[in-house]
Amino acid sequence: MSKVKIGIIGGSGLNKPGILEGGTEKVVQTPFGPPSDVLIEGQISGVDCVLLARHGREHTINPSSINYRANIWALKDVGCTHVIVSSATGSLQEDIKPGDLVIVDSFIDRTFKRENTFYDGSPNSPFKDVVHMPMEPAFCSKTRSLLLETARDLGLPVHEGGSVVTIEGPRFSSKAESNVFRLQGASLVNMTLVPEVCLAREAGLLYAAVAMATDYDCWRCGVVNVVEVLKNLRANAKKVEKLFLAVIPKIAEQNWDNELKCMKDMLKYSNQTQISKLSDAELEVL
Ligand SMILES: CSC[C@H]1O[C@H](OP(=O)(O)O)[C@H](O)[C@@H]1O
Ligand SMILES: Nc1ncnc2[nH]cnc12
Repeated sequence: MSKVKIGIIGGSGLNKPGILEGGTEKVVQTPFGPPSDVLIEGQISGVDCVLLARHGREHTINPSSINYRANIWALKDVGCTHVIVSSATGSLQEDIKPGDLVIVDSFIDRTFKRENTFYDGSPNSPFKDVVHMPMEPAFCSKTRSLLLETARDLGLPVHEGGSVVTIEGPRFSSKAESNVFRLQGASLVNMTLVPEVCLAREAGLLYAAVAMATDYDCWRCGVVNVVEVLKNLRANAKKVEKLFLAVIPKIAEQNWDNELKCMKDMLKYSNQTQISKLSDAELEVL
């Protein structure tokens, strides 16, 4: 049974190095440049964990400028098997109230200026192959189930699933955009889930996200503003913290060998450069 190590990416307002016992800072370099900040390695209930502030510890990096590739690479490089993340989101549905948590199950990508793959063939990329990864299920189902069960046990207001539209930002959506996302059936809107979730898949990491609704996007509330978002986050951040503290020992009790093997296989079956070289007979037995 593989030992787990859990990466935690703290989003807006949810970046508390204090949740780790014996936290030590580690500077990591990656082939894609530096991650958003130092990694903080430590333990939660005896389980190895690594904390990374998505926007930097002083919140100085905007969503488009986050080096998502470096962040995910760094967590993989220090041996993480799992990544659990928090994200502040606008609600697109009446029944998802500010303060509620959603264990996200899919996404709609409305970003347009981000590096979204390790396999880009660029001179500094260690990967030259062309890879087309599946994104269903986009998030690790078993980790999601544990998050959901734990949130319910803790009595937190939680929704079992929902899809997030990730916009490029840094501006919020217009009312027309917000209404289009609702017509598309999306539950939430944020600025950071993509390409983080996609890169985690390429890196073979078991990734799950807890979205915290901080506002009803402008379709309902008229104007979204950062003051309201942050007030809400401060009032509700404890919920995500409690959830992460409680779920981590549960994750560590499970055997993840199957899930980790599935991730490796998924990469193997997605590498068109390598698959193209196979004969018909080899392809048949793949
Ligand atoms: C302060 S609202 C905009 C900001 O909040 C979210 O950040 P994160 O996902 O890191 O919690 C959202 O995606 C935007 O980046
Ligand atoms: N309404 C909203 N739109 C985009 N990102 C957000 N993060 C928090 N609220 C948001």
